[in-house]
Amino acid sequence: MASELTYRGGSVAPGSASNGGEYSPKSSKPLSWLARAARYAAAEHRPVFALAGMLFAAAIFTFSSPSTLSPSEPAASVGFNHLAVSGHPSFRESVGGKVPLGLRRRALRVLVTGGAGFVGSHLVDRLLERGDSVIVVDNFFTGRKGNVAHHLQNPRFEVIRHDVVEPILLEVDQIYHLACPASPVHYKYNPIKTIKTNVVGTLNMLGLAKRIGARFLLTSTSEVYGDPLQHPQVETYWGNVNPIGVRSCYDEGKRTAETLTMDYHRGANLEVRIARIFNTYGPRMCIDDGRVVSNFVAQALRKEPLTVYGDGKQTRSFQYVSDLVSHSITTKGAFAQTCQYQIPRHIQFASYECIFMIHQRSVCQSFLAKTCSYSEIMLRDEYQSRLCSTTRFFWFYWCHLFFRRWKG
Ligand SMILES: O=c1ccn([C@@H]2O[C@H](COP(=O)(O)OP(=O)(O)O[C@H]3OC[C@@H](O)[C@H](O)[C@H]3O)[C@@H](O)[C@H]2O)c(=O)[nH]1
Repeated sequence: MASELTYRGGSVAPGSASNGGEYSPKSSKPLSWLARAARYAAAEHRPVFALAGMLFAAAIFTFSSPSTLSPSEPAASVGFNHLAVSGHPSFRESVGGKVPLGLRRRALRVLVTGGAGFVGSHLVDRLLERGDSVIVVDNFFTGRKGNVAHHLQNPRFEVIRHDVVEPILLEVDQIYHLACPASPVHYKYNPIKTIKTNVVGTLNMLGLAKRIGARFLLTSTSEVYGDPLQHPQVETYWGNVNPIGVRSCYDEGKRTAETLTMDYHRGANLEVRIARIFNTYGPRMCIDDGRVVSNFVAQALRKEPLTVYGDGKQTRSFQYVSDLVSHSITTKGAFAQTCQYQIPRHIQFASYECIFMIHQRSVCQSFLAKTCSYSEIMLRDEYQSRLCSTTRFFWFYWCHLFFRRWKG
């Protein structure tokens, strides 16, 4: 009896059917169970049902994942100045590269320098929204705690008061390096500190990225083109920059930061991105930011005349902050900036008045009634940003013509 219970069918058992003895449920052929399993699986259209089930599950996972895009792919270049440079192939996997069908994207640990600032805080919102963990490093020169206060209870969020001019050691997968005052008023306030932040700060962050094998993104500026002789500027244009002017601490600082970034890419095989951000506006921009949009809105609120510097012939490409950040990380996993061709550069001086008019159209009733705060204006302005670029173009252009005619 004991021998019957322990018999596993490998060898010929005493008294088995093949041996001419009693019937045994175990087959005497070693792999006969495989044939039986195959017959069972093939019967009654089972493979078709199994395949359909797999496809259904894969579809559900794919569409329910917040982002299945590869952060290592270059950003969609929708007419913007974004230099995407792939690094060593091994980095691609290490920072959450291609996502197999049906699997959720691995949550990343991301360092955002300048993350309490105007653009940085919007980027932090989006990174947390997509499930990443974020560490903000900010010296709060132009950044404000209030910009990230709504995340303080989030366990995936941390903020460190630190100046990037001093080295720091953190373990992350990606570094978004935004730390630097961006408004001309702020960066001219202490030019030596500005260039130091751009050069030494970027060097420190690149060193960190190299040490921990993180992907690095430098937020550069349209100012690297200086007073451009080419409109619109393509990425390959080298610019026309004054090395000794009052804006050089920023222009040349960012140019050096770009050089360092590319040298780390070529010399240390670091995976890097460079985004040349144009004139961006939107919620959380300080009212005393000093840039033209906030200045005009502030003056409009105070019912003061708008101050136009110089001859007013300057042109700029304006970009709404959520457009910048959406394209930056949700399209193809890197910063993108789309303004340059969306709002054409050839709209001259009148565009300033047009900006005012756009605000006037949407919010001026509240301005006049004094019921509208500056942040409300910017929030309502979000509505404007949803207008498609073509509409915006015609709207700007119409304003331009209107003003020309009105002024005689
Ligand atoms: O009150 C104002 C402010 C500015 N301006 C003019 O408006 C134009 C735009 O000036 P802004 O101060 O908004 O800033 P800029 O476009 O020169 O640079 C800005 O955009 C690009 C970013 O990368 C830079 O970081 C940012 O400083 C300039 O020609 C300036 O002279 C006014 O006419 N009136």
